[in-house]
Amino acid sequence: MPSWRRGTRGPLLGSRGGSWGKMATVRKVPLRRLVGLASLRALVDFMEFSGSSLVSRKLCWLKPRPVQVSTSSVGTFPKRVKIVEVGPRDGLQNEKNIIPTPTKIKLVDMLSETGLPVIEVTSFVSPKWVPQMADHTEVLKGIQKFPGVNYPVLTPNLRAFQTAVAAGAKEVAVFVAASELFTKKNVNCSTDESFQRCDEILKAARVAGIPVRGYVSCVLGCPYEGKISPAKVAKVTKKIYSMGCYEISLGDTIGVGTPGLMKAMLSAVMQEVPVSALAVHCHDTYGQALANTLMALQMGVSVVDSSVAGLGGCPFAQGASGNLATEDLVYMLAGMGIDTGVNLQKLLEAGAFICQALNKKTSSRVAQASCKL
Ligand SMILES: CC(C)(COP(=O)([O-])OP(=O)([O-])OC[C@H]1O[C@@H](n2cnc3c(N)ncnc32)[C@H](O)[C@@H]1OP(=O)([O-])[O-])[C@@H](O)C(=O)NCCC(=O)NCCSC(=O)C[C@@](C)(O)CC(=O)[O-]
Repeated sequence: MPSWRRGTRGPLLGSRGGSWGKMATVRKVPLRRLVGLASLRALVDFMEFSGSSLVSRKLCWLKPRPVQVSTSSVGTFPKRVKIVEVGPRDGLQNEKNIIPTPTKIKLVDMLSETGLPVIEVTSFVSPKWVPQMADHTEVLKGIQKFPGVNYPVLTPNLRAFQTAVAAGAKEVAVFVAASELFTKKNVNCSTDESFQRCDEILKAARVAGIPVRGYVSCVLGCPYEGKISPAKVAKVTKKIYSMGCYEISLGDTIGVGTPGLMKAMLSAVMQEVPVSALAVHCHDTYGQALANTLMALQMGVSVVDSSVAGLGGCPFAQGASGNLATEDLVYMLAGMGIDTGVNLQKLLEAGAFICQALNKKTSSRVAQASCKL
C-alpha cells in the first residue's frame, strides 16, 4: 500500500521537485507508473483532509476545496447550478434487460436523498417502442415524493400526458428534434406533427396548471442527417419555447459535439431564447460532455442535465452512449465553488446501487477513482 494511504503521505513523490521525466530517471521507475501515482497524489494534495482514517479521508476527498475560477475573457460562471437528474429515465430506457420496478423506485428514492432538485422519473411512451418504461405508472406512484424535489416525466403525446397526470405527475417534459429524420425514427412522425403533439400537451397542461419542460434533440449533430446548423437549432428552440415550455434542454443526443460547436450553437440559440430558460444535456460518446457543459456554463447556462453513473442512451439514436455522469458534474462544480446542493457521497451510493443492479461498471470517473482511494 502506498504510504499516503496509510496516513503519513511519506516520501513517495512529495517534495523532490523537478520534472516527472527527471524523477523517472532518478528512481528508475517506469514513467507511466509514476504519472499514475503522481496524479493520485496530486488529487490527495488537492483535497482537504480532516481525519486520519481511510474512511474519513474518503469522505473528505468528496468535498473538494472550492477554487474560484476567473473567466473574464469568456464570461462568468453561475454561482449556483440546477442539476436535472435524468438517470431513471434517460439512463435506464436503453437497458436491454427489464429492470424490476422496485429497483427503479429505490434508485429514485436514493437520488431524492442526495439533494438533487429535479429527478426525471420515467417516460409514458408506448411500451411497444420502449418496453423498459412500461412500468411508468407503478414507478411514479411508488416513489417517495420529497418536499422541494420535482419529479417530471417524459410524455410524447396527449394520451401519455393524460396517463401521467392520472398517475400523479406534477410536471411533464415534451421532446422535439432539430432533425427531421431523427424525429421520424424517434416518434414516428414529421417535425410538424411532433410540434402539433407538443402543442396539444402544452394546451392541456396550461389548463391543468402543470409546468412543461421541453427537449430539443440533435443540437450538435444527428445520427441520420449529420451536421445540424445552429440556425436550425435556434429556430426549433424558439418555437418550442414560444409554445409555452418554461425551460428548454438542448440535447447533444449522440455526444458528437465539442466546446466550439457548443459555443456556436448556444450563441445562435441565445439570440432567440433567454439563457435563463436554457439547459444543456450532453451525452459523452466522445468524452466531451464535461467540456461541452463547462462551455455552456461559461456562456451563462445554469441548468444541466446529467445521469447518475453516466447511464444513458437513446434506443433510436445509433451510436448514442451514456450521459454526462452526475457524480463528475457535481465534483467539478464543487471544485469551482459552484453550489448544487447535492451530497456527492450519497450520489455515489445511488450510482453503486444501480450499477450493481445492472451488473455493469460505472461510467463516472469520480466513482471509479473514489473506489480506488
Ligand atoms: C410517440 C409514440 C407513442 C407514437 O407511436 P406510433 O406507433 O407512431 O403511433 P400510434 O399513435 O399509431 O400508436 C401505436 C400504438 O401505440 C399506442 N400508443 C400511442 N401512444 C401511446 C402512449 N402514450 N402510451 C402507450 N401506448 C401508446 C397506440 O395505442 C397504438 O397501440 P396499438 O393500437 O398498436 O395496440 C411512439 O413513437 C413512442 O412511444 N416513441 C418512443 C420515443 C422514445 O421514447 N424515444 C426516446 C426518448 S429520448 C429522446 O428523445 C432524447 C432526449 C429527450 O433524451 C434528449 C436527448 O438526448 O437528446
